[in-house]
Amino acid sequence: MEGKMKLHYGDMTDSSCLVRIIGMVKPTEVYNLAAQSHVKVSFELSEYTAEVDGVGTLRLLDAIRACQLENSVRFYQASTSELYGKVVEIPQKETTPFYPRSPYACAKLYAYWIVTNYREAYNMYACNGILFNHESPRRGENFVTRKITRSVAKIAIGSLDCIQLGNLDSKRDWGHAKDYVEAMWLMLQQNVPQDFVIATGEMHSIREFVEKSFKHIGKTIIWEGTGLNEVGKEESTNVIRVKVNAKYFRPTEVVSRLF
Ligand SMILES: C[C@H]1O[C@H](OP(=O)(O)OP(=O)(O)OC[C@H]2O[C@@H](n3cnc4c(=O)[nH]c(N)nc43)[C@H](O)[C@@H]2O)[C@@H](O)[C@@H](O)C1=O
Repeated sequence: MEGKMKLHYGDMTDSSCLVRIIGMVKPTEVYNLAAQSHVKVSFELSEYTAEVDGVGTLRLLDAIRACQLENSVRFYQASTSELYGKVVEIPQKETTPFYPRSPYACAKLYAYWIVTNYREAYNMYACNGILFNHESPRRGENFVTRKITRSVAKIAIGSLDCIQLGNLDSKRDWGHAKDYVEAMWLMLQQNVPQDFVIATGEMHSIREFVEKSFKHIGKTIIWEGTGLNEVGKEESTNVIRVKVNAKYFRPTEVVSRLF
């Protein structure tokens, strides 16, 4: 890909630049992965998240229409398992009703429906991929998987003593981003546009993720205490390696995400 890729400056809050880029590139496939995608941050930047993740999706769809490409472009929308939030049905499927639990999920709910509406109103080939968590070494450092793995690596080389985390009992269905990107592409290669849920079907807690990561550097973690006073100690030395910090709790958390 290197050398064949052309990058353009763009911003989901700037309609005119979206129209200009779409008009210039004349794409055949558009993948809308643009977002303020951090759930906890969305409680602090709620209006910005709505602008970028919600109305930004509308701007991009309208840019395609403004360039009269709505009958040729195939459009992928990065919808999310966060839409299920406080789940109303187990397992969740394409027909499960949504119950968003954060400004991020509310913005994504608008995006989900505007994509569905443009598909029905203008006969666009537009799909929602409802993806559960997908991780890789490229994951941002303030998401829990990278935060834990980076911190454990630092502990292994002696440049950090202890990790501070939020809700240890929260569970997630983590898949690999590479597989999920292939699924995104496949969604745009079908005969008719459809929405799909993508997940591994397996959930694990943050606590398990911590234990496994420490095992990787040859350390066993033993849990002591409860709530904000809970700590994870290194079994062989009794050194505290994990602390709970309320700063990382969310005002509302998804309740369960059993798939
Ligand atoms: C599908 C969905 O996937 C992602 O959203 P997320 O699941 O919120 O991802 P995360 O890695 O920030 O949190 C996972 C869990 O881990 C808990 N947790 C504990 N302690 C810390 C902690 O210290 N930091 C963080 N970030 N989380 C923590 C936290 O409370 C939560 O229960 C985004 O891609 C999003 O865009 C998306 O659509």
